Amino acid sequence: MVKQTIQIFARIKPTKKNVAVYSVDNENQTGASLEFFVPKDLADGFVNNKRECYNFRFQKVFDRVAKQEEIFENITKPVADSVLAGYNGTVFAYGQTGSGKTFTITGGAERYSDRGIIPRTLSYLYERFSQDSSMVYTTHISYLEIYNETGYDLLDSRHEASRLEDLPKVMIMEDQDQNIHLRNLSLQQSASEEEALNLLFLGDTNRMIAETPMNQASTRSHCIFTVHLCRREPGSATMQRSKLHLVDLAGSDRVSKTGLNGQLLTDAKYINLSLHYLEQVIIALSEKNRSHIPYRNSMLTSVLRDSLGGNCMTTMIATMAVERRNLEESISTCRFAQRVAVIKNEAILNEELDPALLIASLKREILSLKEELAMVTGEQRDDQLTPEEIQKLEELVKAYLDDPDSDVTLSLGPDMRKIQYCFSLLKVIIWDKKGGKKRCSDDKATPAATVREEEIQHSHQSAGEVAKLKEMLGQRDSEISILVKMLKKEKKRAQDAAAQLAHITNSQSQSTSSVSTVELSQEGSMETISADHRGRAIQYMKRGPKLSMGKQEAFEIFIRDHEDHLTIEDNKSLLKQRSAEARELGEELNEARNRITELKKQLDVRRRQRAAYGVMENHTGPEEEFDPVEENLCKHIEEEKKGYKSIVGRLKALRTEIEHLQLLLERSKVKLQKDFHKWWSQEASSLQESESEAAAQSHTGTLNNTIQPSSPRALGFGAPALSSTVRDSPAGRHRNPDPSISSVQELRSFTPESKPPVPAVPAWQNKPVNRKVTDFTPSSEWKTLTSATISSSSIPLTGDQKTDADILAFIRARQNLVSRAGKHKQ
Ligand SMILES: Nc1ncnc2c1ncn2[C@@H]1O[C@H](COP(=O)(O)OP(=O)(O)OP(=O)(O)O)[C@@H](O)[C@H]1O
Repeated sequence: MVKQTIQIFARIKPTKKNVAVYSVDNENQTGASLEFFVPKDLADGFVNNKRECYNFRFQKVFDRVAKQEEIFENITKPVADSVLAGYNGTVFAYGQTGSGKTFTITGGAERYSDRGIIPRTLSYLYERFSQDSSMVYTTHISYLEIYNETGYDLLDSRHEASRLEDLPKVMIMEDQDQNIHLRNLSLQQSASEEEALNLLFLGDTNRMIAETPMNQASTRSHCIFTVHLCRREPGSATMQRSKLHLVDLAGSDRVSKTGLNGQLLTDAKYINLSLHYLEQVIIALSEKNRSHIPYRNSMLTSVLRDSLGGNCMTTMIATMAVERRNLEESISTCRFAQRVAVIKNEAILNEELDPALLIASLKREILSLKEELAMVTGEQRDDQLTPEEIQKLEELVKAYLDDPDSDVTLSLGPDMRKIQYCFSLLKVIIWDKKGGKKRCSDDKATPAATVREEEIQHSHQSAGEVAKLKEMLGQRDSEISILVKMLKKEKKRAQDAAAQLAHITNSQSQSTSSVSTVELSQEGSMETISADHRGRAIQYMKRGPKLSMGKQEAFEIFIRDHEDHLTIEDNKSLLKQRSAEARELGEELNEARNRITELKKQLDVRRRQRAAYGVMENHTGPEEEFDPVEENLCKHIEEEKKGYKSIVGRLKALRTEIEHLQLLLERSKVKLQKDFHKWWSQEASSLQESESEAAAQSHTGTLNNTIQPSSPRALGFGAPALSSTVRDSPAGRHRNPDPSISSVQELRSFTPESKPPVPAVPAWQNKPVNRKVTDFTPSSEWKTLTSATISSSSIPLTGDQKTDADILAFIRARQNLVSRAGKHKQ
């Protein structure tokens, strides 16, 4: 048993602006400290006691520059090691919304180096499995999401539902020993790192698909990714079972501060309620002599029961954003962490006996005891030997007779039936050797003799059957060759037809200049993604309605303007680059293999020559003499082998990176499609509104000059300059994680043709953006421009049902307008 308090670590999210005053000391022997300074004049309300300095102790504090690798090495690796040793482990991230919990646990969706704790842990675990051949490991994965006190299985194969609420609900069951069981939560076996990663991406994609603007579940739900590990020695009935929970909790922000209403408020209350119950459990655990711990109050605490004050090695990562406005929340996160640090867990080795193996070994023991008993009591067993047993006995007798060693024994165990059978078999063999006379005269044939006779008959029959089968085989061969020829012909016809079709499609797409998801999916190695689990994301892409011409063109505009566009392009080119590197390495590997084979051949020839020389010259032991050529060849082979191994290692790492990049691209595709549909419907409603306004203007004869620049960026689908603002909104969670990257992208994406930067409105507000022309300092030219563009845009101003072409024309007109407004402003 290992007694240990919950380990607490702090991680500070990179921030550039308005950083609060804080200091980190990791040099202290007894642990690290994090200190916040709150100047008195800034204490507007929450610092009533006028304290200026808040000091908190952690195992280690990871400041803004800390990399994902460092987090994994320091925090998760020790937990993963104890899970490998058979103990349960939990790593959970706690902190306010946007403080980097998901980034820490799952990782950034953009870059390979941003992989979070889950993918890195999976990599590590599977690497360790492959290094330890003395054990057999079996791994299962589950992925649970708790939203508004209800559990959902993110790996559920029926995950066709578009809303989280439509998914099957996970139920908590408790057995007599108060162990928690989760009904409806699937455990998916994963034999390799790749399979496990696919499950992670499947869960994340399902989570993303189930989100709606009103249901940004990712921010307001708790997610528990669990690796269930079983480890045993081959053949042993004892096995160790352990679990590793990797938990991304919902944002811990206070309701009063978030200023939410409606559904969001309900969600916030639930989150706060479950986090409140979590806190209650933690307080109860930290109090001595407290007999009742209120685990059952919420689903989260029920599921994490073992991790909190139970049989588990638990680690908490307190994530913080240190902008001045987040100071209060950061201090509250630290306070929570200090309470957690007091909790003691008692992790025990989870060893159990495999019932199936145990039953099998007990059965064997019973049989052997029965045989022993029969031997001792002289009782005859009345059951007959099975054909398998007879065959085995015959083999044993044959081996016994063939062995030239006179001391060899025939060990048959205490079974009298076997002993008798072997004696009769030996008798038959001796008679056979003597000429078989006696055997023929014997009426009562022994069991062995009967068997042999049957065998002879059987072999005659078999010869006939073999001849028949050979004949059939010949027939089938000729049938197969005819079918293969037909198949080749069909294949060729199909290829010709496909080529013709491609030709027609190409010429069509050139005339319409349509760019669609097809282009994305045709790109390079995107096609190579084949895993079943990713099928769902692909299904989602296909499920969407077929795009009309207008909509496809709009999609082109949308992709071009989307904030992820550059990242996707970067990842695509990186993928190409890595694939090319992998191909090169593959070639190098082949060359190295050929060189090794060649060297081995040379070595073989050399050894033969030396052996031959030894015989000719009558040398007694040529192999014992030192041969520099042979020595040199051996050295060479060793070097080549080393090189070969290192190429294999590099290839393996490249493969992981390539798979990760493919999954990132797959996810981006899903996100693009989803964002596009949202944007498109907002454009449609925008068009509706502007028509009503235009109608009103033409009625009153005035020009209001209202524009709605709801480009993808403006609607929160990509506003690089303002991504950090958007970040704080629930919809902002999938944006570019790094402010510095965002500004670089901004620079790159702003060409003279680009639209002027407009303030981003978070998509979750779900409203079109209304900006007056006055925001752009209007002039008479501007007014002419506006009216001209709108009137010349040939948008039908009546009718409720807008066609795709209408909406596209509207988008184009507005883009034109905004772009000219930008130039005018310059
Ligand atoms: N250490 C970091 N380095 C770079 N970017 C980060 C880091 N931490 C967080 N981010 C970025 O900050 C944004 C918010 O982070 P994240 O979504 O992980 O927050 P969260 O705490 O999980 O929020 P929520 O409570 O809404 O789930 C993301 O775009 C993420 O990429």
